[in-house]
Amino acid sequence: MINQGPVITIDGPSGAGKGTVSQLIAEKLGWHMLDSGALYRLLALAVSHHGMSADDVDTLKVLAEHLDIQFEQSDEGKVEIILEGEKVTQAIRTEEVGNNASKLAAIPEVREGLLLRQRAFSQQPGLVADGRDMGTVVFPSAQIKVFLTASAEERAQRRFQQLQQKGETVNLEELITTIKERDERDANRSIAPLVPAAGALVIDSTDLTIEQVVERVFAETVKAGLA
Ligand SMILES: Nc1ncnc2c1ncn2[C@@H]1O[C@H](COP(=O)(O)OP(=O)(O)OP(=O)(O)O)[C@@H](O)[C@H]1O
Ligand SMILES: Nc1ccn([C@@H]2O[C@H](COP(=O)(O)O)[C@@H](O)[C@H]2O)c(=O)n1
Repeated sequence: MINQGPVITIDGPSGAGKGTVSQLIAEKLGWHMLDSGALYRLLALAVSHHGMSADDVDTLKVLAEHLDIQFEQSDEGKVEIILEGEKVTQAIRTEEVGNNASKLAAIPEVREGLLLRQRAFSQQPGLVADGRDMGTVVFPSAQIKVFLTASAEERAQRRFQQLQQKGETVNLEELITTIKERDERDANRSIAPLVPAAGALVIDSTDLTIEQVVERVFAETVKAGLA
């Protein structure tokens, strides 16, 4: 069997800092990274581009399995995301696409369709995977599992600042409401609900800086002999 290398999973609710921390840990270790939420967002965007119905679950599964997605390294060292030939790096980051992704993510056929694509990211020298079910479903044998969380108010505040910096007009109260709705949907769906994996290191980042969270996760990789 091919040795695909070690995996660190970082799961948690929206805005907890999973993507930021995963990227920093992957850079420190020189490992690959999987932003699994981006796959759900890309599917949501494709569904809307094609005017598809979310009720047609068999077609959704086929689309999830075969969706034309590329992650390209730009000259500035950033990752550009290409969907069916179109650059959508920014377009998939809106709250609307996130909410649509969360609705599609509750459909079992969609999750089945994306499962093997996510596992294919596991390659040498290692993978840092972030999402909701990385440690519970996609990489149950991961060497290190982290569940990163923060209060809904703190996560909404972080998202508020992030969107403001991009020049978007946002309302903090609305953000708190949508974040709570998304948490509720992600945690209570019947398939792959958002829960800490057994044995996961739970980190509440409400009062921690990004650097403090990275330090804690990195300490685990040292303890596990991976760094
Ligand atoms: N500990 C922290 N303290 C302050 N700001 C943070 C912290 N962690 C992350 N952030 C900021 O919060 C915002 C959201 O972080 P990030 O996108 O990494 O979250 P996420 O969990 O990946 O969200 P999503 O699941 O919606 O993609 C970013 O602007 C990031 O810089
Ligand atoms: N492993 C995952 C990753 C994401 N989702 C769903 O997609 C939505 C968008 O994800 P972001 O991390 O980019 O915000 C999210 O709300 C989840 O519903 C998932 O189910 N499983």
